[in-house]
Formats: sequence, structure tokens, C-alpha cells
Amino acid sequence: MIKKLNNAIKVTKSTVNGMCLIPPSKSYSIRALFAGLLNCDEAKLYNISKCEDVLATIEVIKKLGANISIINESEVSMDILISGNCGFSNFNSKGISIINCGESGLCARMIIPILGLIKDNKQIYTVTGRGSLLKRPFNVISFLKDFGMNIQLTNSSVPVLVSGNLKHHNGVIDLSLTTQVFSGLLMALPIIAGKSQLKIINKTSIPYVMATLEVLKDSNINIKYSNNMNEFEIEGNQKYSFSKYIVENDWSSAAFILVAGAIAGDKIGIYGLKENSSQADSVIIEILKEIGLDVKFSEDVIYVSKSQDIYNSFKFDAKDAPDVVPALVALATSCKGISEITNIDRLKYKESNRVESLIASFKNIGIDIWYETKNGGTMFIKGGKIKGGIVDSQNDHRIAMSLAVSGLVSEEGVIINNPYCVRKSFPNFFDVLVKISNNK
Ligand SMILES: O=C(O)C1=C[C@@H](OP(=O)(O)O)[C@@H](O)[C@H](O)C1
Ligand SMILES: C=C(OP(=O)(O)O)C(=O)O
Repeated sequence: MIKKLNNAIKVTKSTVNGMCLIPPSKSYSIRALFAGLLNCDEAKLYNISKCEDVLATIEVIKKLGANISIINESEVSMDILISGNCGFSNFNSKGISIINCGESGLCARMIIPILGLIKDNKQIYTVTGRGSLLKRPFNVISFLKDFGMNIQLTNSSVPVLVSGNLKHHNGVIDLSLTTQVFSGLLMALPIIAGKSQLKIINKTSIPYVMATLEVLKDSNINIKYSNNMNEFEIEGNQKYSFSKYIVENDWSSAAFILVAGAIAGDKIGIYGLKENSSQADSVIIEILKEIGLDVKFSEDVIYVSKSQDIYNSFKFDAKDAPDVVPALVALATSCKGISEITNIDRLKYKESNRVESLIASFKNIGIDIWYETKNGGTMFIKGGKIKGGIVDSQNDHRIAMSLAVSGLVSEEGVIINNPYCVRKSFPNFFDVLVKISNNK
């Protein structure tokens, strides 16, 4: 049962079953909106998420000259008509100084190179946000100085003062901490004059780079890259030109519901997910199958049925899919023996330090979980009974969802304080959980 308390949610032992719909991908929504901003044509963007990060991005692009009207909307998604500024070709930046990205790391890190397209290079833009964003590392944007931009950070984070014009450049880009700035750069460089040749080192989160390339291709922007994704060649003077984009539903959100189905389900069906999606977190399907779950796609629905009480443990490398880790930790508690998740050190720089948040909160509810520094940081989770207890979301949507799902198989219930941070990516998460859960 899911009980709403005062700024807390209590999740007690329940079986989940039935059908549900997952919101659109926030990663693809944000990319589609930035493409819409730079577009030279009017476009319809279908299935844009209404999560907080996307709403913050919409405010940012409106400020930068995008005209947006809503054609259709549901509780969690909307179709919009957008006319952009055609690469800031006739844009008047007068009076614009603050760019507020809310809590979205993606919006803030992508918009910074895009701001370098604005012709008035005397203007200084302050890219800022709130909450968790104020603690995220922004020294990862310093390399943009090589591309002609001036960057001034506050204590290595936002607010960031940005000025100068983006220039083409040949150089090496280190992706060890994040790919988000590189995604923004890939969207901005095709517009300016001149060719850029970039070498990538320490590759991580590569499916997210692929997502950017996918949106660029659909916007008629041409970027050449080597098969191993080590080298990129970006010709300048290109124009965004597209009239329609449809955003996929979100595998990152679906991961939590699929795990709920795996550990507490009779049978769960989720509508509208793309089967062979390039979204990083669609990898959850491989893991569910590997540990012994019955997973089936039929027409537009993915079904997961609980096939046994305890599954095989698993090993997962989080290098390319960092966001799925909180859902996997909840899953690992129902696996026999010890599951291992490697390359988790980058999770320290998300909405919370997810390594610390996951270890502290899962320990709190009775799980044996620990960390070792080897292999880019490894988390070990020993499957076992979840006792329950009171935990805090740490203002991190994925921590809140992971703990809520764990409550479904807890002996005494899990109370999550500050649960509504789920709005960052999955605004109706608790409504979906209520819909699919039955009191045992
Ligand atoms: O590009 C994107 O849409 C994202 C990239 C990933 O970040 P990193 O590139 O920092 O790993 C991911 O964690 C984030 O939630 C979304
Ligand atoms: C890290 C995340 O997002 P962002 O970096 O865009 O804030 C996330 O959604 O888990």
C-alpha cells in the first residue's frame, strides 16, 4: 500500500500488477527542444515530457527566442508547435542575462556552448539553477575556452558566467565525468563557420552521445564520426531544418516499474516503450532476462512477470548507463548472493552523491551493501530481506524511486521523506505506483 503523509510517502508490502504508461524521455525531450530552438523551420514536437527538467528547459529556450504553443496535452506529456531562431541568425539578446536551468544538469551543460552562438559577444550570461544543480561540478565546461568562450565558475559550480563566441577548433575532449557538454557542443558547432575535428578520450555514457547524434540526424545536421566513436568531424555553416520530431517514452523511468514488477509483481505491462531503443537504460531488459525473469514484448507493450521468489545475482558495468543504477540496487536485494555494479564513481556527481545515498539508505532499511574503489568504484549488494525504516530521498528523484520500489517487499514498510523530487523526471511516479499496487 502507498500512503501519502506530510511530505513523506509510506510504501508497505504490496503486489503490483496491471498496465501502465510511462512518461516521455526527458533526455530526448530536452534535445528535441534545443533542436527546435536552433531550427530554421516551424516544427511539431510530439510527446514532450512535462517533468520539471523539461519545463525548465522550455523557459530557457523561450527566453532565447523560441515561440512555443501547446497543441495537445495529457497529465505527463504534450505536443507543441515550435518556431526557433535559426541558429540565432536574427536574435536580439538585449536584456537577457540570467539563464535558469532549474535542477537540470543536462539543460545547463548543453546550453553553455549553445550560448556561444549568440552574435553579441560583449554580453555576459549567467547560467544558474537551484537545489542539487548548485552542487554539481561545472569545471567540466572549462575546455570550452579552447573554443573561444569565456567561462567563470562559482566554487566549481553554477552560477557560471558565460561570454564570447563559439569558434571551430581541433582538439581532444575528455568524457570521463560527463558527456552533457559534448552533447551541447555537437548541437552548436555545425552552425558556426569552419570545420572542427575532435578526438574523444575516456568514453562514458556513449548512448547519450548517440541520442544527440540521432536528434541531429533528424534535424538534417550532418556529423561524421568513426565507428568506434573516437573521432568526430563537424562541418560548419549548416542549418537545422525539420518539421516533426516524436520523443520516445522513457526507459529510465520504466526501469523502476519493471523492477517493481520483478520483485513484487504478478504481471506488469508497460505501454509505449520502443523495443530496440538506443536509450542507455533500455539495458535493464538484458539484466532482467539474465537473472531469470520472463520478459516479453507484444505489440506496443512490454510484460514482466515475477517468475521466482529469488533471482540469480548479476554483474553490471555502469559506465554507459549510470542512471539505471538506483533501480538495479533495488533489484539486487531480491537476488541470491552478491550483485556487483562497477564504474559507479561518476554517480557521486549526480543529483546527490548516489554512491553515498544508496549505501546509506539501503543499509538503513536492512540491506548489506558496500563500496570498494576497484574498477572505477564498485558497489556490492547482498540479496536479503528488506526490513524497512525511515529514509530521505536526498532530493534525488532516482533515490526516492528506488527506495519506494524497495518498500513493496519490505517487512515493516519504507517511509521516504521528501519524495516529490520525483517530479524532476517522473512527475506521476507515485500515482503509477498506487495504480499498480494491491494491498497484500
Ligand atoms: O545526456 C543525457 O541526457 C544524460 C547523460 C548522462 O549524464 P553524463 O553524461 O553526465 O553521464 C545521464 O546521467 C543524465 O541523466 C542524462
Ligand atoms: C543525472 C540526471 O540528470 P541531469 O544530469 O540532467 O540533471 C538524472 O536524471 O539522473
